[in-house]
Amino acid sequence: MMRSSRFSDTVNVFTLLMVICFIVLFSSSVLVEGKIRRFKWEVKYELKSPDCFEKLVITINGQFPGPTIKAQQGDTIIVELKNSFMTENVAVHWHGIRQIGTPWFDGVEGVTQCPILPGEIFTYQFVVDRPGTYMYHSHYGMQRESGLIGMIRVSPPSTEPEPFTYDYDRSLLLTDWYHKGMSEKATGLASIPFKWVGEPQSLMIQGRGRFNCTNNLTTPQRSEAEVCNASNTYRLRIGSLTSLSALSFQIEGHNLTVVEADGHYVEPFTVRNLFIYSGETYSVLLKADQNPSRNYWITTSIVSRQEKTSPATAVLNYHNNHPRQRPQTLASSNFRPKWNDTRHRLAQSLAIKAQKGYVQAPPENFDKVIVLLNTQNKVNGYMRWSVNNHNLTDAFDWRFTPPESYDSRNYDVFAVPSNANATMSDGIYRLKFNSTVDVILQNANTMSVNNSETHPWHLHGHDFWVLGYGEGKFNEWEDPKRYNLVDPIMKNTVAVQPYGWTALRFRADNPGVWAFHCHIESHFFMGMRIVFESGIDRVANLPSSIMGCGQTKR
Ligand SMILES: O=C1O[C@H]([C@@H](O)CO)C(O)=C1O
Repeated sequence: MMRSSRFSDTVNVFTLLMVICFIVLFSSSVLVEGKIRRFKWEVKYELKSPDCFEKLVITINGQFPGPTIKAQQGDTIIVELKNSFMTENVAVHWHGIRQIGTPWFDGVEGVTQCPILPGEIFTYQFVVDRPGTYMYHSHYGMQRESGLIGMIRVSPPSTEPEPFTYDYDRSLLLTDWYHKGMSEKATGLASIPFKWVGEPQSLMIQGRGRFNCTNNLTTPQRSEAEVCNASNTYRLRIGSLTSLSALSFQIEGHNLTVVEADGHYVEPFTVRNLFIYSGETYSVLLKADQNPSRNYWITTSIVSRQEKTSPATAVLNYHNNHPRQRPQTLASSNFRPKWNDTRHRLAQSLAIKAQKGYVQAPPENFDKVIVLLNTQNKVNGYMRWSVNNHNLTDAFDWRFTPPESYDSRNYDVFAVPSNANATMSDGIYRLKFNSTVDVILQNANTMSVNNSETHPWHLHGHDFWVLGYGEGKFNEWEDPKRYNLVDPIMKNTVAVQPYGWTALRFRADNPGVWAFHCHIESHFFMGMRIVFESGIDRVANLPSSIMGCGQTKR
């Protein structure tokens, strides 16, 4: 009896172990549905001349821009990142990836992680849960503009075709480029007297630009040629990670059909030029349907600020022509809209509608409205940008809760602020988990008379519906009647136009702390940012790697 009962105990324990193993294996295969894609990145500075002017450029494994991450929906991306800078910290944000279940890998230094110190290795791990075009970039100080940038391309499962077809898939990352390093620019912004960064020296397409360096001994770079075959259709995934500039992208003699914005399919619509703000991505279809015996200019030009920088140029090279064959026309004669034609830009934003059957409609009701007034101000004499008169600083001893709305009756959005002094705060807005929140971005006059600027706002961890845009001061009674609640597009970045307002709605359904900020590097640095917190009680088991830096980690 004893023997047999011991035997059956052993069998039972064995069976139990097998069951546990099966459950563990099964549940891990449920958790990790897609492939695991591992990357080892070494991030460092190298002397490079991407527009013919030599300066320190950030490379990933020697590449600038960094490698494109290609994955399929449901895949797990693991990036083991080594900081090989000699003196600088780093943190990398996966722009447009919602980080569901991994809010600690959102990569915002000071919000979701301690920075990665020189010599350290940090491993990011997250799931790309939706198809679309996304980007990655540094989120440490103003480091993004030194070149730590790249694109992420997520394809849908093979059983779920996209609502459009194309023969080839290409990525084009657009940037602007400064010759001064980030420390010099950041120091100027944080000084009295204030020293503005000014306009960029060049614009770049895929990390190549042109600058008139006749006095420079380095060899001028040629712009990249995009090769195409006549009568084929190309999907161009266009992303902008400019530091400052809003851009217009155009290809001589060709129309572009917009089909995707920030990872969401849109009802196809055709444009002559695509307006794109920093932090946005679009997919456009390009049909190579023009005379194939010549090449065509691809250009980007500055809009919304006075155009002081020459357009970036690349060449659309029809197959069989030499890629170096310049189009007979002048690049500068390629169509480009007037820099201050705000109406034209707004018209494109209004033309974007969600693709039927692909994008969820917004909830009809909301739980809360937060009106965020964007102003340029001063704090203790320093020039800053504020939200509801509060300025987010990295000094974590500030614990003032910012107000959820500004006093709209007494604020003149068309005038220089009458009281320019802003307060510092930690910028945290606490949202009830799963509540529906409307955010109104209200633009205003800067510290200069008759001047208001464009600000592209980017939300981490969520997508929002863009409900509407308007000119002047938002009217809380009248303007919501004009919201598009039928087919608004979902995005993660949206612009608020000079003297205008933009209304968006999102559901606070992703537990964590999420940055919401102007995607202009210097405005972010000058405090134009807040943080939304919701459901942090649901965030468990923080990985120790995000806590503490250097010695404090141990
Ligand atoms: O933050 C900024 O400062 C300058 C200007 O307002 C003051 O020099 C500018 O154009 C900004 O966007």
